[in-house]
Amino acid sequence: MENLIEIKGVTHAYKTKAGPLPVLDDLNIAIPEGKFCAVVGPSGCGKSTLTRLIAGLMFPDTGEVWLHGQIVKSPRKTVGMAFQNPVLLEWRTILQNVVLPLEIVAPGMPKRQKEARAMELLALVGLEGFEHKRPSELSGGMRQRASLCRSLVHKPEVLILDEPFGALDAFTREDLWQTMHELRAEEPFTGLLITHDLRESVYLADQVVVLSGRPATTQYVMDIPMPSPRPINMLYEPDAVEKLARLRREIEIAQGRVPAEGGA
Ligand SMILES: Nc1ncnc2c1ncn2[C@@H]1O[C@H](COP(=O)(O)OP(=O)(O)OP(=O)(O)O)[C@@H](O)[C@H]1O
Repeated sequence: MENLIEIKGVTHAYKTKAGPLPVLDDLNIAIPEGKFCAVVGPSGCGKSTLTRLIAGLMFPDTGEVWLHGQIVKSPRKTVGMAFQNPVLLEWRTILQNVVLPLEIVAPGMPKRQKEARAMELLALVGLEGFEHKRPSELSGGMRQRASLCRSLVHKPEVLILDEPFGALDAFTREDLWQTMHELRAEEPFTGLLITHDLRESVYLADQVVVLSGRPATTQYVMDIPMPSPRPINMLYEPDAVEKLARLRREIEIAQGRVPAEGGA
């Protein structure tokens, strides 16, 4: 299977007044087309930096980011992004918020067609009937659903999710996890999810990458060979529990709390 995203030997440092701050160090990640990769790692290790490099908002000092067989050299319109804070525009209705990327990527598309596409997604995530509401009239979970629709409306090659479910309560979060699988089943896309929640990573991803502490390097890669959609109960099966325990240990190693296997 062709890799849609390839991070090859990426090293990056921020220039700060106190001198260079190394953030990524010889990072390597490969995500096949149609697969979902979760990236976990200690706080501040460089996860959001990685998303900016994939979206072409920044460029690595050394190494390369490849998207669909091309090195990323400029901002990519074909990348959809969603964040912890949905940042919906209050002066626009939910429908007008969701069509926004189409106004940028496909300005010539007739308005009716843009809205039909947005409505298709809103219906999929259970927001039909709320399209004319303002963002403040919706709950946090509903706003995040609308934000997911906005990030997918222009059929991006890649969906980047930077802790999109972090601010939601546990039940709403699990509902949205299932919605993610439903969206993938309807319109397969390649995804990169940044999360601090190991259960979320195991439930949603085909591959979990654990980053080391800053400067982040690829510490551990775990495949989750389960079909999508998945029943939420899979998280309570012995295989998933074992995987979660292993990931937990890798995070502790990344945090420097326990030595790596074979270490002192
Ligand atoms: N524009 C910038 N200039 C200088 N330093 C930065 C900049 N952006 C981020 N940093 C620093 O780089 C490091 C990595 O930041 P980044 O946001 O990528 O980490 P993260 O893993 O996403 O963090 P968290 O898990 O807390 O969300 C942090 O120490 C941060 O303070």
